[in-house]
Amino acid sequence: MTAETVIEVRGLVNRFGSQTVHENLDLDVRRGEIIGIVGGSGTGKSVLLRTIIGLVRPVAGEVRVFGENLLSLPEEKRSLVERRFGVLFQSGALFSSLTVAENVALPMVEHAKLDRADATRLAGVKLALSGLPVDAGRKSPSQLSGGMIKRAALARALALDPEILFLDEPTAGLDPISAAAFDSLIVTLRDALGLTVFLVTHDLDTLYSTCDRVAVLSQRRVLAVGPIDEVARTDDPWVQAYFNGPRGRAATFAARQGKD
Ligand SMILES: Nc1ncnc2c1ncn2[C@@H]1O[C@H](COP(=O)(O)OP(=O)(O)OP(=O)(O)O)[C@@H](O)[C@H]1O
Repeated sequence: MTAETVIEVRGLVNRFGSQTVHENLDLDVRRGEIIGIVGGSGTGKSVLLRTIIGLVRPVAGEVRVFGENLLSLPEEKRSLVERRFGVLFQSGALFSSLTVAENVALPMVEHAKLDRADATRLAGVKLALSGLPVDAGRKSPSQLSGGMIKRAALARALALDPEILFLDEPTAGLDPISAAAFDSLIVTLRDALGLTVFLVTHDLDTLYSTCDRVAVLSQRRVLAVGPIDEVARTDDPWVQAYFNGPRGRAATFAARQGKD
């Protein structure tokens, strides 16, 4: 039995001026998987994420999330689909004028129309789910460490109980121990909440420790997609340098040690 496809990208074309970022890109994401999106700098990983969530209108092609083309839906229907996914942007993007708990509560007040007291109580649950201590909610984002900000941003992405979680470079800027802790949190949350996770990353350790499948962006399309060991065998110079260079070998070794 094949798993349900929750994201379907077909013949995607994205251009900025004379620069073609994507040309006939196809990708399917299955319910419940953690899929890692990798590729050299500027290959369009973030643009792909932004196109899937409806922030970039492609030149051609089609993107369906839960079977719906977001850009062709009327506002109300689109918002209903948007509530079914959460996004953690690269910067974390918390409002500095709000406490951490208020940041997490905001989508619940704005989209789910909860009153502030209920939303703040629920925000505490989401913060705990994301592994933050109780008192973190009362702090301002500027009082948190980089790792804690990522967790707070994750709590906000989980605010509306999403089915899909989009993560753009979630471990960038974290020390290796915090990054590994964040990776295992993602897997735990996927298992506990049945999430589908679309993960853009450069971090080989993250790929090996979290992803069911990996999609490589190269030459303006998805060059290879599949389990990491299969993809790592693709006959392509970038893939070989990335997966089988010194860092790739170290990550493979670490992943094997972890499984023993
Ligand atoms: N709004 C925009 N206007 C013009 N060009 C853009 C825009 N957004 C992205 N680009 C260009 O599209 C290309 C792909 O960008 P993108 O951020 O998706 O790359 P990436 O693969 O995520 O890179 P990195 O790994 O460095 O984060 C880049 O050359 C970028 O400059």
